[in-house]
Amino acid sequence: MTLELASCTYAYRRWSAPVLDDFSFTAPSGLTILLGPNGAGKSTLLKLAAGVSRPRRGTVTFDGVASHTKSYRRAVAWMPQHISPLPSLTVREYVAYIGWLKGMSRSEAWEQAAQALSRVELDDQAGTKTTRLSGGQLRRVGVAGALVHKARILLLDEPTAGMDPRQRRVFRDTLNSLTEDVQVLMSTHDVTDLAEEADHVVVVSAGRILHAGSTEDFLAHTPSGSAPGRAAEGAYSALLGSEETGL
Ligand SMILES: Nc1ncnc2c1ncn2[C@@H]1O[C@H](COP(=O)(O)OP(=O)(O)OP(=O)(O)O)[C@@H](O)[C@H]1O
Repeated sequence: MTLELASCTYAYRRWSAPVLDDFSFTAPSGLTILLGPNGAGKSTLLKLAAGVSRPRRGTVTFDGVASHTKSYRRAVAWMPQHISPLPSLTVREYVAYIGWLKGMSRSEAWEQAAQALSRVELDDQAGTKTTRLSGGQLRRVGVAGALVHKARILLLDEPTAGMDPRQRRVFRDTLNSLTEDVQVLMSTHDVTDLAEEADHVVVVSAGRILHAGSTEDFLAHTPSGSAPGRAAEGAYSALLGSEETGL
């Protein structure tokens, strides 16, 4: 089960400098945390991996299947950084709509939407219009949208941003409850409480991979004398050197 970006070049505008240039990346198994300062290219990487943006050059594949195909879309879930509420849709309709877009039948999408909402503790808001939700609730709708169609890889762009501490815990429990064959690649600025739970850590800076390896490898960069509980933060800062850490 391999999601692979091979020699991808991507720019937002025709004449602007590429954000990712000849960029190659293979998503590791398990849970991978994507770190990097603001503007490093994390969201761009996730959008290419999700197939919502197409590289100017290079290929994006999942087990050899190209990213513009229906089976790729079904296998790969994406939670964008910015979730836009849809005024006419309730929370359950919104999540079911994502399932339907991913190729589920209407009835299956409707059924699975209820289950996905219960996993993010939003069952009681199922009938609420998405425009009436708080920022943190909307993030949870985004997570439910990524869970609804039982994808084989979840690409989550800052899923915990704006979530309260209880909901961060629920989110971590949700990740832990995923079956072993589901891969997760998620960007975050929340280094401290997530790096220890990840199998792999990838650090991106200025469109380049600065570090990719096991969490253990990542934490080996922790400077001696780091305060207890700040090991991940220390490792991240050490890897970025004097650059802006974006923490
Ligand atoms: N829609 C856009 N149009 C033009 N440039 C963009 C657009 N989105 C991102 N960029 C640029 O692409 C680069 C990478 O942005 P990206 O959003 O991938 O970074 P990021 O690592 O996800 O940052 P953050 O941590 O702030 O979310 C930045 O220089 C940014 O200004």
